[in-house]
Amino acid sequence: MSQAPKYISGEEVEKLLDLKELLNSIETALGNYSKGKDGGVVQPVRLVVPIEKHHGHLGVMPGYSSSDEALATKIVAFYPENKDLPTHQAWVLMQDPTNGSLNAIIDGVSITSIRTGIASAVATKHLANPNSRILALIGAGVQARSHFKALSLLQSFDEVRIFSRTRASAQKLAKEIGKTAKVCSSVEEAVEDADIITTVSFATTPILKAEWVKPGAHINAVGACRPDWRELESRLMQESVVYCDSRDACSQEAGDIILSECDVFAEIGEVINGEKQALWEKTTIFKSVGMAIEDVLSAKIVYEKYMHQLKQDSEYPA
Ligand SMILES: NC(=O)C1=CN([C@@H]2O[C@H](COP(=O)(O)OP(=O)(O)OC[C@H]3O[C@@H](n4cnc5c(N)ncnc54)[C@H](OP(=O)(O)O)[C@@H]3O)[C@@H](O)[C@H]2O)C=CC1
Ligand SMILES: O=C([O-])C1=[NH+]CCC1
Repeated sequence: MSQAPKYISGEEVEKLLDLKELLNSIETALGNYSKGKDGGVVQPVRLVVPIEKHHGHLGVMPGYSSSDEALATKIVAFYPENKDLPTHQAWVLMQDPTNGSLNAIIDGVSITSIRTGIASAVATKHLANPNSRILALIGAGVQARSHFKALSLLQSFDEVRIFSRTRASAQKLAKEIGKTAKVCSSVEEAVEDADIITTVSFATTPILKAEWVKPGAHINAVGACRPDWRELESRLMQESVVYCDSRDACSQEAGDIILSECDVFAEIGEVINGEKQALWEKTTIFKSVGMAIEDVLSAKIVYEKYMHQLKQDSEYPA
């Protein structure tokens, strides 16, 4: 008899996901993805339904990893104009790959936030100068927070510069980060001399210019996930070494790549697999649009820990 699916909340996800474990797991999955058929990852480019009337988008992201025996689908809606609700709404449906039954519905807002920062941390680990001291965050929302946490797994920063559209959002984040944080009045001020730049905004036209970026800096370009949206100007894309999460997805969704017509040097998975070089002495860009396999692996860790805890609670009731 099939069991009713569990519901796992965002609070539980935050408690159960160990960031270091997730970093290792996502690094392996990105490598497997770039091996093609041999890697055992099946992940089509997501289906996106524009909800034009309400300025939103709905994405459906299925993925399967045969080596992890993990199957899940994320449903994610992004509504940049949401004010009282997070701009992303999401759920991950976790299925049993052996028979297709539904095991759990997991909060996808927390998974999206955490796994995206961790994917950028994987890229940063390979592509940034190991002596990086100054981090610039452009945007001060959910992803700015998760990226600060994830990148802090790799190193501590002497200075964290923050710019956002609304100064109050940058100030709020700066308060949370503490004494290393500095609120900036422009993108240019935030990125001057920065070693690592992370763009996590909802900009739809370029906000980061090549002339402001220190040669040798590493950029995680995380926003602009539609073919006509951009955060980085064309010259910056063309003059840097560009890596991406998925060539297939970026060639359909990443305006920064499509509209600049820049070359993509490698998928980050190819670097992980040792097939392409990590040219960290040059200015590097990691362009991500988000991959289902990152959600699948996160959901698997959460689900297994959740079930382990349930079993323990039933065997040793308080
Ligand atoms: N690559 C990936 O895997 C993923 C990418 N994303 C993308 O990351 C981006 C950030 O997402 P998230 O943090 O959840 O969103 P939030 O809505 O939580 O935060 C967005 C932040 O960007 C700021 N912002 C908006 N427009 C501009 C602009 N033109 N210039 C500077 N700052 C701006 C907002 O400003 P303020 O509040 O100050 O007004 C806010 O601080 C989005 O583009 C999203 O689609 C999200 C998930 C996965
Ligand atoms: O991967 C993801 O979940 C998303 N990428 C951009 C918006 C949501």
